[in-house]
Amino acid sequence: MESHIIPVITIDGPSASGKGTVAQMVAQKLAYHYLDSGALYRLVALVAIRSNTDCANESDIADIASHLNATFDGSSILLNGEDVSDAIRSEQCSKLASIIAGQPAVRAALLQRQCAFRQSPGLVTDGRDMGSAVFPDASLKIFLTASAEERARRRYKQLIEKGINANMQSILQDIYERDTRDSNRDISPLKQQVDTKLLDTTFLSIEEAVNEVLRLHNAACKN
Ligand SMILES: Nc1ncnc2c1ncn2[C@@H]1O[C@H](COP(=O)(O)OP(=O)(O)O)[C@@H](O)[C@H]1O
Ligand SMILES: Nc1ccn([C@H]2C[C@H](O)[C@@H](COP(=O)(O)OP(=O)(O)O)O2)c(=O)n1
Repeated sequence: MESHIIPVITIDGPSASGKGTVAQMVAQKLAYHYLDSGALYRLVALVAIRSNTDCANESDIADIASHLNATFDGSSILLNGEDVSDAIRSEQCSKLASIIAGQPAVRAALLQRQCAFRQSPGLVTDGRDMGSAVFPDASLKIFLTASAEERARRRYKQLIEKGINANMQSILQDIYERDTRDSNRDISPLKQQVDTKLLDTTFLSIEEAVNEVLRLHNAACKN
């Protein structure tokens, strides 16, 4: 199948809105591939931290992005063969990922890698600019959100369940800071586009959110 006719469902939105959870479940239901684009920015951040690279040096960070040796293996994310699925979720990585994501050379270096996930029979992807920049011809574009307080509660519960120490106040602070940084940068800011359907999950269960995406997908397929 030619790449541009392979269906893509994009799920963009702010931190801890449930993008990854919903996108993975929708992908599973449809037997589509899944791309966690945020993980790529997090991997670049992790390599920068480990190699003591100055995050203000855009060309060095872009170089890391171009040479990432990353593999997505089910729910595990491998960097040079090492499972870094939890390491990339640290507060330090989250913050740095959001900072380096504002660098145009870094976004350019990750673009082709993301496009390559568009494989038959289809792709579900989540991030900030999936519908606006990476897959502008997607068959369905969703803007998934929830109130900042609900997102902080979800992130807190998620971290505690993983046995990671967490503080509600600092999570809420991080969410406000990243929302502001991700939405106000010059390149590919997080923003609901006119061709995107808003899905506010503040009062929805995961199952209800997944079913709504599937309903919208079925409706889009009929058009
Ligand atoms: N609609 C929902 N209701 C309750 N919890 C949710 C909902 N959607 C996601 N979650 C939970 O919130 C946490 C953050 O979700 P995640 O998918 O990691 O968000 P994101 O990818 O947007 O950062 C997860 O523990 C997930 O199970
Ligand atoms: N398509 C994307 C995905 C993530 N980013 C940046 C902005 C985010 O703050 C970081 C981390 O993204 P990620 O989706 O993993 O973060 P959350 O799970 O939503 O907390 O990367 C981006 O700029 N563009």
